[in-house]
Amino acid sequence: MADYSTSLCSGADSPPSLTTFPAREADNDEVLTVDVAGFTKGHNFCTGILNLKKVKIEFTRSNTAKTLAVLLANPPAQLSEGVSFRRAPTGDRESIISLYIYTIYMAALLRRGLSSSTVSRTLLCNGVPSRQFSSSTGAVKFDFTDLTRPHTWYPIARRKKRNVILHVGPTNSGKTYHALKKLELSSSGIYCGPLRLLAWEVAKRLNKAKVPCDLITGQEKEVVEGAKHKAVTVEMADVTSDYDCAVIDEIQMLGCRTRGFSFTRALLGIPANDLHLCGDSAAVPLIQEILSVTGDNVQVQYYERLSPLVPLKTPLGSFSNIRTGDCIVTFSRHKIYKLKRKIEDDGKHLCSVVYGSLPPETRTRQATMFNDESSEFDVLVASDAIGMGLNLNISRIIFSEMEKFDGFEMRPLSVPEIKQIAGRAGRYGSKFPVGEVTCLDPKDLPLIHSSINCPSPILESAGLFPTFDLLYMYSRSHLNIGLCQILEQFVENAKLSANYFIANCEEMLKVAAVLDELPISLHDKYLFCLSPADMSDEILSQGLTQFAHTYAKKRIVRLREIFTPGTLKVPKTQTELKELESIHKVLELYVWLSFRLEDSFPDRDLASSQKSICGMLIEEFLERLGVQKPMPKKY
Ligand SMILES: Nc1ncnc2c1ncn2[C@@H]1O[C@H](COP(=O)(O)OP(=O)(O)OP(=O)(O)O)[C@@H](O)[C@H]1O
Repeated sequence: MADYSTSLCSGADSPPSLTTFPAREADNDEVLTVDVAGFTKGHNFCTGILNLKKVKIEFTRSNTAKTLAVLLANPPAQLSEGVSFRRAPTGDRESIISLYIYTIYMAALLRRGLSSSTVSRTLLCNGVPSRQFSSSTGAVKFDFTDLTRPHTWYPIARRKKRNVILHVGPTNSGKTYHALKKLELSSSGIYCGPLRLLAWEVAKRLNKAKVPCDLITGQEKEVVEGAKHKAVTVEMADVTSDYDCAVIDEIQMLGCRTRGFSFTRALLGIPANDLHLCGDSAAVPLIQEILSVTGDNVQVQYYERLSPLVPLKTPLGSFSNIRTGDCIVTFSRHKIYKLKRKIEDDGKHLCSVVYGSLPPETRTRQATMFNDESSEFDVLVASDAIGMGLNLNISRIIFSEMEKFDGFEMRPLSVPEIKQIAGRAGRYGSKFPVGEVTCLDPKDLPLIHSSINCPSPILESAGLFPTFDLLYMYSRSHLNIGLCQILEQFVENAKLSANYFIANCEEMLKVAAVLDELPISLHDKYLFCLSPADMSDEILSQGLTQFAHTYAKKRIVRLREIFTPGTLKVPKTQTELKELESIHKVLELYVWLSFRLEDSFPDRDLASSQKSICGMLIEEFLERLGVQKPMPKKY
């Protein structure tokens, strides 16, 4: 059975980061002259002068024979995490990436205390940096799989003594409200949330409060003139700019198997004076432990729920007991539509639906219809996609089942999941200030009661994942293996401290297996692997494969080659609906790629407009589904 629940990964949009080397600041300004001729096979660099914080590295003796118009359409002036170029280097993409990596690598060596001449000698000897280096003080090993000190990857944040304020408590306790107030009052700031819906909501809220705020997610970039604030999805968290204030929402997600590493990166890397973390108290000991080595000042503020949440003593009983404001929770799209039909068959209610694979805009509109008292859609049937990001006026949550397929296996809901979903009932200041929770099956009642009354289990560890530069350096010393094998070996050999686990990369491996067949650079493969592609969705997997093949062959991917605009129709069956949802995801993937490989995916506007049409057609299907039967008067 497929999982159509939130899948916390939906909408994941990681940018490739180029820096992860353990760093120690150089004591003095140093100038290092390096001969880079022969550094990367077949590529030469033009002379470039690089600024590495206090360390300057000067590249000389370049053979400019083939050098190179512009390598990246928009070469970043700021490399990331403290490394910047005085002027943008030029060359082809592979060269420039190599140069970046090389530069960071050298900065890392210098910061680790190797003298510049040692580094220089090493490079002249080897051309390509190898795993082991010797210095006058003895052998120095550089193990790229050593991830034991991730706090040192973010020198800009480490230069600050941040005030970290943990806002913790149950759902609906005002944690985010208080953190956002601080953000609103700050001179510059960033909000990082797990979902696009949350980033949208915060951007809207700040702009409305006359605090200009950009919106940046994997799939969109809305820049507001004069903005010093940003609302972003956590994968887009900026760890290179100073902020007065930053907020990371749902921080307990740093324990998520697949996306936790992006929360860890934001936690360790955002250089803000004040860093507000909102989430479950289960994350407090781990965060305190992780931040014990950063020099930050950490305080914890505990919150109580603003409105009561009452687990009921009896199950729902008959479906005729469904009433306005109810939300039935189930975990597959098939069951969602079955329950919707069953409730609507009684003729008393119409149901909005919310589940993870609906386009986010559609989810928002379904939620709005449900909240709107004048609408006839007064009951919600939803997956755990309601757990975050949507404002919902739910009076009672009714669990129809207590286990879900999580992409890997069928498993019981965890205590935090039950609490997160149940906590959606009874919103402070809403029409239903007291929330109730129950279920369909009487045998599930004890689990609901015990979960709501017990604290979430303490989080043991946070996610980490090697960024491109580490994988790249690893690949230089393991030639002739593809990204798939690099990932597998890296994950197997990674060294971690007890506070961290290595992220699950099953999905990435599936993508890498497709890409390893193709003549594209490691960097581009890595990029494709980070895209929001769910390879278990057949249409999406085909879309990704086709994009990658065309990109490898022609370097330019026109949307019309795989998709004919004007052919989208309102679905008539659930199978057609599912197909349309998948097409929406393919179009989202195109947009995602267009933000990263702009020249090669030039049809972003077309993809965006087709995406909106998909959303409208899906909504039309949902509306038609709801009005198939004449409605008796509401009561
Ligand atoms: N002091 C307050 N004044 C007015 N409204 C408030 C206040 N505190 C919270 N709220 C409102 O109560 C609702 C719940 O608050 P909030 O979203 O901050 O809770 P939370 O603890 O972050 O919940 P969750 O974990 O579910 O995100 C929001 O609609 C928020 O605007």
